[in-house]
Amino acid sequence: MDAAQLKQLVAQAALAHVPAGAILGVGTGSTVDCFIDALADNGMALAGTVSSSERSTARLRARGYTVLDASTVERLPLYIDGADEIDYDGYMIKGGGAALTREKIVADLADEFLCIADESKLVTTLGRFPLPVEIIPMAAAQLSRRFALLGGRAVLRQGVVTDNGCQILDVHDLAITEPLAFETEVNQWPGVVTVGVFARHKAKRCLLGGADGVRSLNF
Ligand SMILES: O=C[C@H](O)[C@H](O)[C@H](O)COP(=O)(O)O
Repeated sequence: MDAAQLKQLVAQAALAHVPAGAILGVGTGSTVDCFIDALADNGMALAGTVSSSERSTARLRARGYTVLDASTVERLPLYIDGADEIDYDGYMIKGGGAALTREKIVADLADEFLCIADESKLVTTLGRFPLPVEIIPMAAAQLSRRFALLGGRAVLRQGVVTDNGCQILDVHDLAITEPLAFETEVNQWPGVVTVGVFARHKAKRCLLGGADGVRSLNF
């Protein structure tokens, strides 16, 4: 099975976890695109959705789903999203699609985070995937120096402006052995909007697609 087929597989498996008639938190990315299509193709009715990006909003609306403003919703039973990496504790790196800030905001509204991914995303230690950090542009050089002190090599993602009008630094060569402490520390650096480590908003469960089908990891 190739990567596209694995995405279809986990997207399909996620349907069984969607509470009937709920307002659902919806993430961003190619796996979530498959999930949105699977929802619609299977005629799944929702009271509404809260979306984590302009990209997902457009796709949800095109498939007939109502997208609510996050500020009008107090809680969501479930948030479904992909990841760039996930470890055996449910901690993740996210933001490969530059949507990390809104993803963390919507995840924060939700009782549970369900991660959908293919098994290549499962890692022992976070950091092989360059860590996305959404930043205020004037802090780019300053923050790059801070990451260098941690052994990281920060590269400004060229030609990308986030949905929030900010920029992304991709930080290479990190080994994030303590995701909670790392997230807390980097979040405090002036100029950081959001760090792409999801430790405080980790997954409760992950549906992982592989050659043998979908396995469910609970954290
Ligand atoms: O900003 C993008 C998100 O964090 C995505 O959820 C992540 O990059 C995974 O995307 P994909 O499903 O395309 O691998």
